[in-house]
Amino acid sequence: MSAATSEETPNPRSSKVHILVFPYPAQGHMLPLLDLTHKLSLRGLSITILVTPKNLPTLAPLLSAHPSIHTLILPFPSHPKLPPGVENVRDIGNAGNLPIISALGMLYDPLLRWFQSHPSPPVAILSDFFLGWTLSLAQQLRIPRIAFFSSGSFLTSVLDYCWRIVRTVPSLSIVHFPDLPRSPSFKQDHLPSVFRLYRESNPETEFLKDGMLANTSSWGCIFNSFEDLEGEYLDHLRTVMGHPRVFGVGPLSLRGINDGTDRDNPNPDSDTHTLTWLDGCPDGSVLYVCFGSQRLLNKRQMEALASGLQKSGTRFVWVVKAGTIEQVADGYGIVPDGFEKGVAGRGLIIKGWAAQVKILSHKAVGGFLSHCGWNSVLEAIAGGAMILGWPMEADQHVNARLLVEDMGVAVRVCEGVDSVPDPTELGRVIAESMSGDSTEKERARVLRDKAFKAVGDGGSSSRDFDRLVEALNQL
Ligand SMILES: O=c1ccn([C@@H]2O[C@H](COP(=O)(O)OP(=O)(O)O[C@H]3O[C@H](CO)[C@@H](O)[C@H](O)[C@H]3O)[C@@H](O)[C@H]2O)c(=O)[nH]1
Repeated sequence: MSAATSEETPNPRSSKVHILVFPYPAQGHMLPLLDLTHKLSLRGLSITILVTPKNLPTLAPLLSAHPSIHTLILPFPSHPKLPPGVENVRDIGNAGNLPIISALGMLYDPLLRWFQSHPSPPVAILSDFFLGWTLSLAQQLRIPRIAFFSSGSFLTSVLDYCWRIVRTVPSLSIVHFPDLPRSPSFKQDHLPSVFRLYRESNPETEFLKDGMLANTSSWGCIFNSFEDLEGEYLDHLRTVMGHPRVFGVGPLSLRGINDGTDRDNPNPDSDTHTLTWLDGCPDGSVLYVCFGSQRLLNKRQMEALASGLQKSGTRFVWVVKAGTIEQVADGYGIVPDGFEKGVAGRGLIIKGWAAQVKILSHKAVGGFLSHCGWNSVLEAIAGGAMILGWPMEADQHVNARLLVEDMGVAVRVCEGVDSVPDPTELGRVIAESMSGDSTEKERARVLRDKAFKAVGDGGSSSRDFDRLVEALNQL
């Protein structure tokens, strides 16, 4: 396996601290880490970023803004469960996570050799929390490893506890977390999907478990989160880890490199059209509907959602992901016939990729029907949009609990990956949530102000980011 580097090396005589950034290849994981990399580069760190060849285009905005960032391109290791050419979860769906995690683990030796032959190698590894094995590599190299979490610190607290009692959890229908702030409990099937993959003695899930446990044993943890949203869980993790190197630096989309239009979007004209359409809508009147970068709704869900939107009488922008030929043949992601015509002028359908960050920060958008993926949550908060939650899988049930029960900034409209909402009830809740004022809407506005304060001068995220940069500069 041979490596390609963009330039041979950062100047060995340079006094800048050199770090390796290693993102996990899924849009929801990569985009916030690229935003963080942008911010670290602005603070003068020397950065090498590791990707496999097919993920290189996602780096385009970052590399054009920071020509000094180096790339390390390693071939994607083959895996029997991954079709050739698959290098990103986007290409295969969530079922691809486990084999992709395992396959990337095979980069241990090539990466070790790269470090050993580098004249001025990185002094730390900053890697996604799905790449926990990089802690062992960092230990072998005697350098710190920092875990980057594209999910929240509440999720991490839940997940860390689950992994520690991994043998007990599967037998419980309700799992209690007595040591966590607010002592939450979750139904077994609402636990994070990555944990529910675990099967004792299966080498791939044992590898996953070890990697996950390695996260909180790492030198530090960075969260796309902020004190006013998750302060108690950030503190909890500081206690679990036994040191203060837990940094809440979000929302990273605020002043991030990926402002929505630059994100690897094959269809920028559709962004312009959407934003112009929004310009003509009254403030707070539009519901934005999108279920992240991967999730496709099945035929019955598409019909129920279309009918709910129709009945709600509300203005909306609905992003529908493109499916594979097989998925489309099964009715996944198909907008019912005649729907677009029936809602012309009131509703817009975007097929493929939308400028989500820009849309959510547009003043016409007042609500967001979302699966509660963590990036969507943070982007909605930054836009001051109230969330109508439909958590499905992964960390989304945990996130929904934080938003609905703890923070009171969202309502739940449906739950479950295969659930089909009742269209009449959905239409009613959308209409009710989008018209007039509600406590949730008011709280969402207050939380947006707190998010801006967090990343502003002297705010909690700025302070944590300064602490992080200072600590890195001392390595
Ligand atoms: O048309 C689109 C669709 C998505 N996005 C962006 O893509 C990201 C999507 O991330 P997220 O909302 O977190 O959803 P997923 O893509 O589903 O992310 C996965 O990864 C997240 C981070 O770990 C988890 O929180 C989710 O549950 C998991 O499904 C966000 O930044 C969006 O702004 C766009 O810009 N345009």
